Amino acid sequence: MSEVFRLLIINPGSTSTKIAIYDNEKPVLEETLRHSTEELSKYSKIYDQYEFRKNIILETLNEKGINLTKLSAVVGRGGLLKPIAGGTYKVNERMLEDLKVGVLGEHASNLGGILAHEIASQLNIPAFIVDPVVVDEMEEVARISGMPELERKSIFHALNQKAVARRAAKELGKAYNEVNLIVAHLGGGISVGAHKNGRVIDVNNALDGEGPFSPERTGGLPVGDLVKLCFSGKYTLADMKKKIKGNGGLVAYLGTNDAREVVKMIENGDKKAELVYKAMAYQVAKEIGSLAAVLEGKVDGIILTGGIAYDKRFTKWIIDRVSFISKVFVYPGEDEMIALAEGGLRVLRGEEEAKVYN
Ligand SMILES: Nc1ncnc2c1ncn2[C@@H]1O[C@H](COP(=O)(O)OP(=O)(O)OP(=O)(O)O)[C@@H](O)[C@H]1O
Ligand SMILES: CCCC(=O)O
Repeated sequence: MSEVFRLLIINPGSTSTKIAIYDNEKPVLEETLRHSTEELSKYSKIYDQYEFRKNIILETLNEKGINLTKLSAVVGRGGLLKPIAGGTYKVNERMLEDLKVGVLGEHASNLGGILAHEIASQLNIPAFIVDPVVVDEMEEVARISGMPELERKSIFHALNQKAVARRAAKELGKAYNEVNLIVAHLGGGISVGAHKNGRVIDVNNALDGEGPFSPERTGGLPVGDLVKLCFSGKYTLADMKKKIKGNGGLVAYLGTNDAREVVKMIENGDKKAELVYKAMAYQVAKEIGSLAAVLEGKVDGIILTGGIAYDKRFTKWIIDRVSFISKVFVYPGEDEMIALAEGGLRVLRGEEEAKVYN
């Protein structure tokens, strides 16, 4: 019989920490620990939340009767590190430093590696992160923005995009590195990536004003008008950043980041809500079309995933525009917890070597 590895998975999000215990690929515990705005607003930096989240995780595991000494490894969602290739990375000192200072910025997933390390080091077992948001496999040509000072960056939902891409490849009867896919993650942020033979060769920076607008982010903007707004004297740098990320997209037009609320508005006859929501689908379809050109038309499948992919009306608007390109797979929600477990297992089983962050 093959060995059973028991893994603790930690996925910190902006309003929750998802934890799970896996025995190999089988989940034996899954919990979403929600954190209220009040609880989190006490901390000025993401790193300051570390002790608070660690205690809740350990208390929950204790309440559920989980014996930590039986764990083989702890796997966390990785954060805004320096750009790296996809895969599983062993948490090391350099990574911890970069996660603590937020070398590329603040993101809840910065806590993933830190929490995994803290718990694993007490138990003398390894800590890993898998496919962090900074996975960078972009081709050189995709990095050129048009302004030499501003290089395009790869920041996206790498973990879920790669997980669902592997799932679609399996459905197509092929390995991930044998197919070309376009993946659109439709969450609070939206990222659309071109996966060519297992590498994401182009993708919009989902955190910082590229690609389609999303429930709370603007995506790409008319740049001349944006510059005028920045110098209008009406806004500070912090105001403008918040307008782009947090208060952009559906929030700016309709006052909510919850697509389900928008669906209700539309059902109540709100024409503006319908136009804005349709525009978001239109922009996603347009991004998919541009990545079909990146893949020179050789597209084995298009995948729609993330929370908004639960909404059939929204996915239909996209499918109507892109189904001429390739078959469309709809995988609502996200596969992040199992993707983290699988990344850890590949290393523990010796199928893949853990990569080193430096
Ligand atoms: N059944 C549904 N119909 C329409 N929208 C939905 C449905 N379920 C969730 N959503 C929407 O999905 C969005 C959140 O998606 P998701 O949970 O993937 O995002 P997140 O994890 O908060 O952020 P991100 O995916 O960017 O990391 C919200 O706008 C939510 O309203
Ligand atoms: C860009 C990666 C994840 C997010 O939307 O916050």
